[in-house]
Amino acid sequence: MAKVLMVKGSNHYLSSAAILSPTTHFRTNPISISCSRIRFRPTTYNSVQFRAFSSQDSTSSPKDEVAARIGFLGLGIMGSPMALNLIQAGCDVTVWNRTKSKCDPLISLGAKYKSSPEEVASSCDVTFAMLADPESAVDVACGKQGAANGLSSGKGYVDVSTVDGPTSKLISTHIKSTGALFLEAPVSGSKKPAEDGQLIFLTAGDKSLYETAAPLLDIMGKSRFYLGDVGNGAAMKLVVNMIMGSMMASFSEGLLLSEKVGLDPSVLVEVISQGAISAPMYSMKGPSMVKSLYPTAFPLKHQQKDLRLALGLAESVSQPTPIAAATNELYKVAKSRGLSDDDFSAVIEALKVKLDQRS
Ligand SMILES: NC(=O)C1=CN([C@@H]2O[C@H](COP(=O)(O)OP(=O)(O)OC[C@H]3O[C@@H](n4cnc5c(N)ncnc54)[C@H](OP(=O)(O)O)[C@@H]3O)[C@@H](O)[C@H]2O)C=CC1
Ligand SMILES: O=CCCC(=O)O
Repeated sequence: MAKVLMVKGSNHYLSSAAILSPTTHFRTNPISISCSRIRFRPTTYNSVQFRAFSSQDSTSSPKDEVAARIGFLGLGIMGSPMALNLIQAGCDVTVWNRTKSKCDPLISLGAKYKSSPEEVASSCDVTFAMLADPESAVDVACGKQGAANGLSSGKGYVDVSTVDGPTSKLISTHIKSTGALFLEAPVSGSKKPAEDGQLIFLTAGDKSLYETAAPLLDIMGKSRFYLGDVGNGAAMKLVVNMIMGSMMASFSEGLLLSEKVGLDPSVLVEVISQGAISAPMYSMKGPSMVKSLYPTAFPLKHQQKDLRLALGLAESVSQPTPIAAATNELYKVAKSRGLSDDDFSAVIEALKVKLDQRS
């Protein structure tokens, strides 16, 4: 099944997105082009050994074309649907995951499999990584049998994990020492936007890789921002998630307070949805939170990781963030109560006074 790329009416992929600001690209004006038409071919300039172009591109020469080979490392809640969208768009995708069984559904849908990040990177033009945290992102990129061992000039590595700037810079330095290009591209949007190809990419790093990878980002996402130097994408992502974590904690307090004073928290959700503080997150998570249900879209342990990293970012520039600091403590309490793998909305449980704690 070919996935429709949403691009501005142009035959050339690299100029295909609507440029609404110098750095923001949205998908608009749908035209139907499948990923199987994306090809990479060697170019003559030094910094980029390949570029993406449409088979409708009049300058393309079929004899020079090589089908783009895309690697995907890390098939958790986010990585699996992102890789699936690439496969369903007709891309030639090779996958790896620490727990091999998570590769099997994608292999059955046509993905190739390699047994290490190094092998994936060495057999692909562009390799994406969607790992849990800074430690796993570094290990998969730079460790023994890490992707860097399989990279070389002419290849690209796109890290879409949520990590801090220093980690991203470390990975970038390691990747670029191989001659390959590096792009950090953390995403805003959760499990459902990942499934629907509606993610928002916050990218920074090698601009030429950003341009080359743009058709692939457009399969997985609805918009992309290019933010300049490595670290800026990570910082933007951490600021967004710092705000999100605090919003969820405040929402949780409101739900519990409303109930304690005899109001129906479901009505609070409805009232909020109609006013100035309405947010899709409240409407989506509120009804299940009222029922004490937390089906995991964004694991609570990752939200706490992002708060911790955001606090480090704030510390690095001496910016006071007292609300985020208090919020982080609340998520730590939730983790200590065994809620790490629940959705981050389970943070509300950390605010519930247990009977045996009442005086
Ligand atoms: N879920 C969400 O809504 C969103 C998450 N993010 C970010 O995306 C990233 C992935 O999130 P998500 O998919 O939800 O997380 P998951 O916990 O579902 O997946 C984590 C992935 O990292 C792998 N991994 C963990 N530790 C290691 C390690 N030491 N070595 C190799 N691989 C490892 C896991 O492998 P294995 O399967 O073997 O455990 C798995 O593939 C995180 O950085 C998160 O903050 C960003 C936006 C939204
Ligand atoms: O990092 C997770 C973000 C989740 C979201 O944007 O909904």
